[in-house]
Amino acid sequence: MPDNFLRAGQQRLTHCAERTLVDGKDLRKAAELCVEGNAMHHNNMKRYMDAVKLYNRSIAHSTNGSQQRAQAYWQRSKVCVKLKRYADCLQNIKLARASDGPGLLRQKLNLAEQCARRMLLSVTDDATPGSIRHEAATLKLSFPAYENAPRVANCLVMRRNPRYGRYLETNKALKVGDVVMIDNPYASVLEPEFCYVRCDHCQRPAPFTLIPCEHCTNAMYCSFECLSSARTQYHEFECRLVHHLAETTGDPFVLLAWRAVARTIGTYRYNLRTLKQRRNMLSKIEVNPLLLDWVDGQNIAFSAVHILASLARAPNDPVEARAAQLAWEMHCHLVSKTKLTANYDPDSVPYQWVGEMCYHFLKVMQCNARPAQLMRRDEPEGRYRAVPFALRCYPLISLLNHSCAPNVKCFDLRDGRCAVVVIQPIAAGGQLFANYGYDYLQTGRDERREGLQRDYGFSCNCNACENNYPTAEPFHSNRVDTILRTRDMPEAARNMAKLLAEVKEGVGDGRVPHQQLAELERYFQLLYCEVLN
Ligand SMILES: C[S@@+](CC[C@H](N)C(=O)[O-])C[C@H]1O[C@@H](n2cnc3c(N)ncnc32)[C@H](O)[C@@H]1O
Repeated sequence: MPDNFLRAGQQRLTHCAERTLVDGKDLRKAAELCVEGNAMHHNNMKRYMDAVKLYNRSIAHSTNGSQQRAQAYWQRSKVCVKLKRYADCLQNIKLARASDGPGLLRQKLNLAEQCARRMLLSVTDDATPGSIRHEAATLKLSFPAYENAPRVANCLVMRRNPRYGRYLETNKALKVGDVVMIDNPYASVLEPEFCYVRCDHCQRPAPFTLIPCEHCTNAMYCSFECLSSARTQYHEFECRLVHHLAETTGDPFVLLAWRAVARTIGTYRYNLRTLKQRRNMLSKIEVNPLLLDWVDGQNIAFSAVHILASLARAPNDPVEARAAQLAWEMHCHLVSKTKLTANYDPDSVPYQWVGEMCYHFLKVMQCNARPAQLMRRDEPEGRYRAVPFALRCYPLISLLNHSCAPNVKCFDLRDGRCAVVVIQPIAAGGQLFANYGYDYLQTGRDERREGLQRDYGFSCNCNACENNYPTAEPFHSNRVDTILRTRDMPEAARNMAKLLAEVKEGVGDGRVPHQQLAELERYFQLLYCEVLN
């Protein structure tokens, strides 16, 4: 951290803060986006999802109670009718009415409401899109959890050694399919492509019913409940700056770090003194996140995240310099444009420390962020591929080290949590290894090692690297496709159990090679993401 970081003058502070005021509602833009949406919606195009995204952007750019907003909701309700989403249509009509002060749309809305109500009564459950999809089975840990940490199976213990730093080990033999951890993210940001499709707080897909933050054009929510939780937990500290950072850096790590800082300040309700005291009590060496009181403890997630690993780089490294500059911008915004401003005192140590905290979180996120992925089916090949929709930082999952041939896999659940599932048997006393995006099946050893050194600062010596496992083509199985097509929970679970039994037998007698284990991994991913949750 440059020495002069906290000593910059008031002039620079003002300059920084002014530059951040670039996001705001814009009724002209809202109207333009709505017209673009209409073009997509038109019978010649029928690109309904593109139309909905444009209407959502129009809603986000409009002001509360404006005619532009009423129009965009009204248009979105029409797309819902085309897609036979009558309940969503009624929701949009209600929202449009609330914004249609002069009543310009009153008649149209009344008529549309009557129609949508009639259609809703006439359709059977199975004809409503989404209704045949079974609700998520509640995924459970395969072992009793720690009493103080219900997210973690009590067979996991944290250890530490010079090679790996902290790591997770099991004291019981684990079999393929065991669920050993289900963690909640500390911070999570959507990829730009998903901002107008998913809720910015719970991150579930809700393109037909999103409502906007009233102060910025970036955040939309699936409900007033999510909007208000996001606002109090972190959004009031990041609102508007998110847009600025997205525009100027385009770096999702920065947005994630910013959200982590915002959440931390939100958690401590602006009390920087208490926050700094808490931080001073934390020691990487002494704190074991598995032994913290996650049930009744106060602000435990902050304690666990604050002590996560970060990458040491040379002070003159460009990445380091950029982090310091960004941290400074964050600092300026926080102390001059948020609720912290009222008590701002440039000589107060806790206030000076805000920038240092921003810098620290930037570095932690570089080392611990992981993408949340969904499976998308590419037509016409009908192949599934993983698409990242968010970047997240988990307090406990971040304790997992990397292997290019991992034995656990992290599955993103629809409710925003992430489950750690065993994908290769692990003997008692064995370490759990996840994959940081450098898998031996897809990437050669030199490239993997170079990438891991650059991104995470270590040289990989996992089994796949030591023995130079060959890369391999993904193995395709019709059975995976069949299971996905059924979208039937009980049947999917039965088929999954059958397949697991076969693979286990094959691993036991040596018939199943690495490639098939990898296929099982993909199978799990598809099953959990697409069918079971
Ligand atoms: C997400 S953290 C994992 C937990 C970390 N060991 C800790 O003490 O907090 C990532 C960091 O762990 C270390 N690490 C992860 N996998 C490793 C491996 N296979 N070999 C050596 N170090 C590893 C690296 O320092 C890396 O930057």
